[in-house]
Amino acid sequence: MEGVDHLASERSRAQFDVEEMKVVWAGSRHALEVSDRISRLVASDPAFRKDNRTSLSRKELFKNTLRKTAHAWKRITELRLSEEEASRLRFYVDEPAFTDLHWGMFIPAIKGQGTEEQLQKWLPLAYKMQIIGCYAQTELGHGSNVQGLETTATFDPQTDEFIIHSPTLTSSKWWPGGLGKVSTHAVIYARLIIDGKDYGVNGFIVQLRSMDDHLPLPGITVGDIGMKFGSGAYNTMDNGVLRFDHVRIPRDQMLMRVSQVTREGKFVQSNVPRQLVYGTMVYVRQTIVADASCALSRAVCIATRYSAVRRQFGSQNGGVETQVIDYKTQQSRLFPLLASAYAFRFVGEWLKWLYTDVTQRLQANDFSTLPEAHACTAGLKSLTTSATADGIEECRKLCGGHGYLCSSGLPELFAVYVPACTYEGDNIVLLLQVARFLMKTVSQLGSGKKPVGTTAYMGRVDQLMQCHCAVQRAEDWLKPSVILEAFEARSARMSVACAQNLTNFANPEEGFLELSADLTEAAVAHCQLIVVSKFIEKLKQDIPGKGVKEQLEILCNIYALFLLHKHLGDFLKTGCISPKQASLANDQLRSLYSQARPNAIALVDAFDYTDHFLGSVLGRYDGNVYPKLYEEAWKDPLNDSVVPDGYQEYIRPMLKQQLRNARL
Ligand SMILES: CC/C=C\C/C=C\C/C=C\C/C=C\C/C=C\C/C=C\CCC(=O)SCCNC(=O)CCNC(=O)[C@H](O)C(C)(C)COP(=O)(O)OP(=O)(O)OC[C@H]1O[C@@H](n2cnc3c(N)ncnc32)[C@H](O)[C@@H]1OP(=O)(O)O
Ligand SMILES: Cc1cc2nc3c(=O)[nH]c(=O)nc-3n(C[C@H](O)[C@H](O)[C@H](O)COP(=O)(O)OP(=O)(O)OC[C@H]3O[C@@H](n4cnc5c(N)ncnc54)[C@H](O)[C@@H]3O)c2cc1C
Repeated sequence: MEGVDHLASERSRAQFDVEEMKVVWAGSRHALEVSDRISRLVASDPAFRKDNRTSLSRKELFKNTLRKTAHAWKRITELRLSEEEASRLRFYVDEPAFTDLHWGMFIPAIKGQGTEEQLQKWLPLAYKMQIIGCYAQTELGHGSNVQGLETTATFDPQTDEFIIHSPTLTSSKWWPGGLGKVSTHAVIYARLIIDGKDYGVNGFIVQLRSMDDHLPLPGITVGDIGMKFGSGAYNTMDNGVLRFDHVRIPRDQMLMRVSQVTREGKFVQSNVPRQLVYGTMVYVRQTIVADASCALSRAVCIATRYSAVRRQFGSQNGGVETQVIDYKTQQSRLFPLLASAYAFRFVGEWLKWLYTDVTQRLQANDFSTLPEAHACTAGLKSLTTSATADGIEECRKLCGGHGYLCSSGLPELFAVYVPACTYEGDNIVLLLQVARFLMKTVSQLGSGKKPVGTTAYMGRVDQLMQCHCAVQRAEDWLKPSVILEAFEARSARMSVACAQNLTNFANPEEGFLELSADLTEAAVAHCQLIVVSKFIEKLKQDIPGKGVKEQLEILCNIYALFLLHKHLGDFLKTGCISPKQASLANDQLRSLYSQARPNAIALVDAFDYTDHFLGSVLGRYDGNVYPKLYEEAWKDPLNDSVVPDGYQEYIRPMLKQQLRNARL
């Protein structure tokens, strides 16, 4: 039934103002207006059609992406879209492309690591897309270990140039998105060598392809690294391989904000910390956290709407069957993911603030908050991407068999999303960075140095090591102070236990390696505390709209108590709560699921996603799932003919053979 809203009765049950919740989700009324307008612009433009991606060959897929990016750029310039609008447009086009790396990493790398003159020279070209750039750091042999990169940039004082060279096979740049077939330029990371001395890894701008005919410049070998996980999915991206054979670039193409090489070949370290060479990664990790809430909310929107449409069992006297969303098991799998999507949204907002703050401080030569910014971006990137990748897969299962169909949108979403657990830092490697930061914090507690920011709670370590959870009734778990104390105590106790265990090793580095699994668990506990505490902080703000704050409180409590339930071992082992209190938390969680149930559809409507963006028959706004699912099946190229291609060659002879055998 076209035009009928099959989810209307669900929507009428909502106990809050959905339009106001949309504002909270978008971040502001202005952000909602921009997002809403641009998403509809993209959805109504046939050039941005994406429902045929999974049936295209790699070459068709890639060319299709080139066409879309060119069309997107045309619309951006024709409509004179602002930077914010243009970035929303790329987001809603929803197709990984070289432009992600151009805008997301190449430009930020120049901005963060270039001098004033370098910004003036390169940024106007990049902003007008007169050059297209990528971020070439990872090599065949080294990704996580950036200090282990092998590409060299040797200064030649005779010509005032650097000679960029790939000395080994393993030094080949490997993975950079946009490198394979498109980029004209790259920021590459290479070891700086002057007079035979190695000054470590630095960034350099290198032209790769001719601006006339796009052919690689002399000394450069470049290509695509091949098909990746999932049909369609990330294969729209030309992740590339790159080798240099003594390629010369002018000296002023070394990014020189952090360190400089003079005309005489003298290495000068400026007063900014060397770690700023890693600054682009901090920036991108922060954007990836914000993106996690988008990907998770998208999967949750599909699974929630479909769970309200889908009915199985429970029919009494020929009446309707039960909506699967009414099963407690479905709620206990789905609602924590819904709550996580909101939690990641708010922690992403906060992280953006933290990043802006640290950037302003760096400009004023205040480097004091850089270690915390690194730990927070690394840890939250790890936590949110792992939870989102798992969450998308859980949403697929929540949709039963139909979730496995590409028309559900979930397989492609998963395939595109899952590398987020690896790119921009492997999630375990990043947790180990957080653990280092925590161990440092604990070791300094005795020295009188007061921990600040997200580790401020460690300053109350004596109290947190001894406190007893005050919960006596299930409702006590609704108090933010109770939740916070339990999460702070768990995190502090896990970190302190690791720090104490480390003292058993004569060599601290050896101890760190031996205890690394425990250390990552302590890091997860700390990061979960950050997410919970930022959600609680958000609720202290003035949030207008009927029932909006109440719904967010329910979601915040679901998020926290779900984590407590999932990591019960930590809470019990560290003695933060008793088994009885754990069981009360579980009772409270069940009650919270019942409170969320009537609002579930409205809570996913608040994401304000168009059907085009969702790209899912199961997640349609109108809930008209079955006719569309049926219709979609017939569009498959296999159904172009009734009798399949190959029948004469393979099926018929086999059937005939069976017939002959039967007659014998
Ligand atoms: C594509 C569209 C579809 C979907 C995309 C979805 C979402 C994306 C949305 C938006 C993003 C926009 C654009 C991007 C698009 C897509 C992303 C695609 C690709 C991603 C590209 C990449 O992957 S680029 C390569 C990334 N590589 C890594 O992350 C490497 C990881 N390794 C490291 O970071 C480091 O080597 C290390 C930290 C693990 C170890 O370094 P090192 O050996 O030097 O470290 P130490 O441990 O000895 O540390 C020394 C001290 O330095 C401190 N430190 C380390 N790192 C930093 C940092 N970044 N900032 C500040 N300080 C740092 C460390 O703490 C130590 O300090 P001490 O005080 O203890 O000495
Ligand atoms: C889709 C995609 C896009 C990418 N885009 C880019 C790009 O544009 N530019 C770019 O430069 N790079 C890019 N990369 C590369 C990416 O950044 C690296 O793959 C990533 O940083 C992980 O490094 P690795 O591959 O060396 O993993 P490895 O470090 O080899 O990881 C292998 C395993 O070893 C474990 N491990 C490694 N070190 C440790 C340790 N110290 N302790 C414990 N365990 C450890 C890891 O947890 C993992 O399980 C991309 C990668 C992908 C998948």
